[in-house]
Amino acid sequence: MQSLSTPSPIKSLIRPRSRVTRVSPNKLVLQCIYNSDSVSFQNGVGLNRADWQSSCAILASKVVAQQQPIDKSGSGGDADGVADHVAAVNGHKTSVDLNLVPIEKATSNPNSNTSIKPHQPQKPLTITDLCPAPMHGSQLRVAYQGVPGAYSEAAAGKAYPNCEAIPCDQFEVAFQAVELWIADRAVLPVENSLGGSIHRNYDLLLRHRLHIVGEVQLPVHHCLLALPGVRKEYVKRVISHPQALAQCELTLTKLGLQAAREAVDDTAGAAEYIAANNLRDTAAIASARAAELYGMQILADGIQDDSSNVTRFVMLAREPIIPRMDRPFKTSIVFAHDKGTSVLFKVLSAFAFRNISLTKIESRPHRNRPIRLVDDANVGTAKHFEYMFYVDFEASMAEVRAQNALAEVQEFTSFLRVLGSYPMDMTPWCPSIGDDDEKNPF
Ligand SMILES: O=C(O)C(=O)Cc1ccccc1
Repeated sequence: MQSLSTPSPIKSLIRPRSRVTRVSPNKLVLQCIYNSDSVSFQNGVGLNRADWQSSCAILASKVVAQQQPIDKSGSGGDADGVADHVAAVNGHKTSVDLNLVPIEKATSNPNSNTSIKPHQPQKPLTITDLCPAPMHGSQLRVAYQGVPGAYSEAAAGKAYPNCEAIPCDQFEVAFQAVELWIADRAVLPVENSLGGSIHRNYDLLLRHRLHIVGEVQLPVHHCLLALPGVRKEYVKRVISHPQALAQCELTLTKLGLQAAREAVDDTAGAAEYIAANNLRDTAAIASARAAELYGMQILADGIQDDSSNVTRFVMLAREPIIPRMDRPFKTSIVFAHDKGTSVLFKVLSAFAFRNISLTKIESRPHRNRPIRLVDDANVGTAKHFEYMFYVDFEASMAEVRAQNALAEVQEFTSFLRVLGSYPMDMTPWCPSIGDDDEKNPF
C-alpha cells in the first residue's frame, strides 16, 4: 500500500548570524533611544530584534496600562512605571524613551531615499496600530517538529485553523524557521500530563529569543500501528517519540507485547519509517491520521495509559503579543539567582502576596554555570547545582499586580526574562475515547 505523498520536513537550517528584519510599509518603526545602557538604534537596525520587540511589549503595556484604572493600593505600579517594570524585566535595566515615527509611504522607486522625516505631532497611537490584524491562521505558516500526522501538526491546526503547517526534522529547526522568516509561528510541545516536561524545548526557549504568544492543550489519542496483515504476535519492536512510549508503557505491557521499545524523533515519523522500509516486525505508536497517511493498520486504539492524556503546546513568534485583561492570560518567565538564602521562597511569595496563582515551576541546569562551589574552611567545599527556573503564572503583564510582582522578583534574581504573556487555552476538551476504569483498575 503506497503512502500518500507528504511534504518532506525542513532539514537543519544555517544558524542566522544576523537577525533578518523586514518592516512592512505600514508598520511603525520604533526609534528607541536607551539612555545609560548607551544602546541606540535607528529604524530598527542595531539593537537586536528581540530587544526591539520587547520594547514593543513595553510600549504596548504602557498603552494598555494607561487604559486601566491605576492601582491605588500603594503597591506602586502607576502607568508611568509600567514601562520601567517591564523594561527591567526584559533585561533593559534603564527606562526606555520610545519615540514613534511613521515611516515614509513606500515609494514605487525602491532606490528612492525614503529618509524618516523629523518627528512631527502624530495622531495618538491606538492598540490597533501596534497589534496587526489577526490573520486567523488563513495565511500563517506554522513550523512544527515532525512529519504530517504528528500531534504537533494537529496542535498547529488547533492553534491556527487553515494555517500552512511546515514540518521540521528537529525542534531547533522550527525555532530557526521562525527566526529566518520561513515560518510565521512555531508550535512546540512543552509538557504532557503523563510524561511530564519536554526539557529540550525549555532549554531552546532560553537559547532563542522568540516569544510565547499562545498555548494549546491537545488531548492525545495514541494508536498502535503496523503494516497491513501484521499480527501483534509478530511485533518484536515498538518505535515512537519517547513521550509517546512513556505514555503507553503500561498498556503495551498489558497487551502482552514482548517487544523492544525504541525512541525516534516523532510519532508520525515512526509510522512513515516502517511503511517506507516495509518493516513487518515493527510497530509504531502514532495517531490514527498517521495510519491513514502512511497506509498502516491500527492494531490497538487508545493505548495511552490514561484517557486524560493531554499535551500542552506553546505557540512562538518573533514579536510578543500585547498583554490584555479582557480574557484569562498566563505569563511564562525564566529566572536565575546568584546566591542568597531563601531566594525561591521570596520569588514565590512575590506572587502569593498578590494572589497570583502559579501553574508551573520547572528547574533546568544552568548551562553556563552548572555548579557553584562554596568553600567552608571547617567542612570543605559544598557543590551547589545551579539552575534556571521556569515559572508559569495566571496573570497578564497588563495587570499592575503582575508588573509589581516581577519588579520585586527582579530585585533578588541575577537574570529574569519574560518568555511571553498570552491567552490561556480555555477550550473544553473531552478525554480520549475508551473506558477509563477498564484501563486503570488501580
Ligand atoms: O511526535 C509527535 O507526534 C509530536 O508531535 C510530539 C509528541 C509526542 C507525543 C505526545 C505529544 C507530542
